[in-house]
Amino acid sequence: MLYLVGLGLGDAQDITVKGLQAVRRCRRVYLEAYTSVLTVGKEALEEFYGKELILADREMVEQEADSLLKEADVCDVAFLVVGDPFGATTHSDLVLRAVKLGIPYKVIHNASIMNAVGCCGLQLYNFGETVSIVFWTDTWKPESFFDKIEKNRQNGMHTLCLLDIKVKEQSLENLMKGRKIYEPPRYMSVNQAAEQLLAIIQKRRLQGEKPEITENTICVGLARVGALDEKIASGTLQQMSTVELGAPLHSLIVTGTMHPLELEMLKLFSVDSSSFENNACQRTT
Ligand SMILES: C[S@@+](CC[C@H](N)C(=O)[O-])C[C@H]1O[C@@H](n2cnc3c(N)ncnc32)[C@H](O)[C@@H]1O
Repeated sequence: MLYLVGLGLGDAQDITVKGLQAVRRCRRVYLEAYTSVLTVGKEALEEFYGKELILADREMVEQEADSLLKEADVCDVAFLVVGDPFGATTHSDLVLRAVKLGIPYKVIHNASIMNAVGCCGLQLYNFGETVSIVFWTDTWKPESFFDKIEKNRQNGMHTLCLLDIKVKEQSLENLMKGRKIYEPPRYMSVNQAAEQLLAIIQKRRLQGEKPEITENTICVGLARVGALDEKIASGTLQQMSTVELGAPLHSLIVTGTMHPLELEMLKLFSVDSSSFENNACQRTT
């Protein structure tokens, strides 16, 4: 049996009872280590689960899935995913491969950032398409996420922006020697995401456009949701570029049209209550 087990969002103790029971009876337990992280590392998980974990990087999951699934038809193998196994980045490929090999599978769900963002008071029903904001480089500055946020906002919908995690091979030499040594990952902060959005707004104005999203659009920055030191801050997009949210992981929400109750909730987390004064876009239902 292949078990896909969600680990939740905070620390080792967020695994479900069902998930923990499955992990403890598995012969091999893989920890998916590239789409998300908890506030604790592999060792803390191993100690709490009482089980050794094998780190699974993107290459292993995407190109060496057969070795991961080896003998899963005669013994139990677990694949652990931070959040929910089907939250944001899905692991359907692995499931399809298992099914093709005649391996039965079970999913043990957990909280995902996709639903936990409701903690800021915005209604999950009022969200449009989720976007991923990627790190820009000197030569690569995609803007497609901005167009999706604009579209959501035109439709009155909020946008959950998931922020890039960059895992980079350390050096070409290591690569050539077949060694995989990783630099510490880079996690995009709410400040960096807001700066990229502000840069796009400026650029579009120079091109004669009038973007729907402006420096004054109300946004929410969320850090370490589900952890003991979770932090939420609401304010304008401009304020998000300097707000202090601390360690990763971060997510950003660009609001659409708000119900008075949503607005009331957001004010609980405001960096400066005057940011909300000119926000008249309210829904009534
Ligand atoms: C590709 S998604 C993976 C989602 C995960 N499978 C889940 O179900 O929650 C990873 C991104 O979600 C956001 N994220 C995940 N966990 C978070 C948390 N606890 N607090 C804030 N943002 C989080 C970050 O932007 C992060 O880069």
